[in-house]
Amino acid sequence: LHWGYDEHNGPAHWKEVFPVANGDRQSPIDIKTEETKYDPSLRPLNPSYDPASAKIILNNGHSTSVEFDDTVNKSVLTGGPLSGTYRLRQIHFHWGSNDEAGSEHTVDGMKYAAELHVVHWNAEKYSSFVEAACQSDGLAVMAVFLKIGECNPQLNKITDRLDTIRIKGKKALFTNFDPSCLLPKSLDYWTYFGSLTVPPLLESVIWIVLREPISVCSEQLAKFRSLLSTAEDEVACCLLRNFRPPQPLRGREVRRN
Ligand SMILES: NS(=O)(=O)c1ccc(Cc2ccc([N+](=O)[O-])cc2)cc1
Ligand SMILES: [Zn+2]
Repeated sequence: LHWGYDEHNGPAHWKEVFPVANGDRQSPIDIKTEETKYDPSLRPLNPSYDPASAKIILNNGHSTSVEFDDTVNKSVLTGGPLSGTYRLRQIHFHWGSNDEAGSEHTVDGMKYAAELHVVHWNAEKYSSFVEAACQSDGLAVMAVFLKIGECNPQLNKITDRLDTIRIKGKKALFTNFDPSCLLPKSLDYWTYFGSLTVPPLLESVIWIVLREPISVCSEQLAKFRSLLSTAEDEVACCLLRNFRPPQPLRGREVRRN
């Protein structure tokens, strides 16, 4: 089975190859706002990114990502629920086949049109991203909801390049980009302990979900959907959707600042 988002290889099948799919700290989750708990010990988020860290934009067949130079502490996230410094690794998106669904996390059952993930790893404690991805405090992912509405000029920096990486495996130079331009005004957040939302679904992510969405318009989403999940030598298939539905909370607490 090569995992994907179709009927035959989608989220319902992932447990056949990755049994942790039924684990007790899986992501995403539905955030029931009334059940979140205010935690006065939570500090403000402090993203500090250097635009020179951006390197390439990539279509890996499951999403499109911008990859950053994470060999030094140039672009980092500190504060919030985090102890120590987490180094920026990549950003990527999740979307649906129509504007009514696409986010991975939901809020009181409400789905947004898409979701941005800003992925960081604990470079203070671990010596590589892959090592960190196997540790319970190894990764920190900041999630930003994309709400359907006005076109987002900052997002055009990414959507205008997607036609050059339509085929799975394609990459292109992409530098001088600070992902802070995709963050909302408020950095208020919910936080909980979870997992990668794609295989291998490792339970190593401290999730930081921003409460304020950014905007996206239908034309911009259509460009994400025109990416191919197939490589050059395969029958072309569009990556129409790539979100995992919410998973059981299993008694976890969701805190807010
Ligand atoms: N959607 S998400 O949970 O934010 C997410 C974050 C990072 C990644 C990339 C990735 C992270 C780790 C591994 N690994 O250890 O095998 C493979 C791929 C994949 C997915
Ligand atoms: Zn993701």
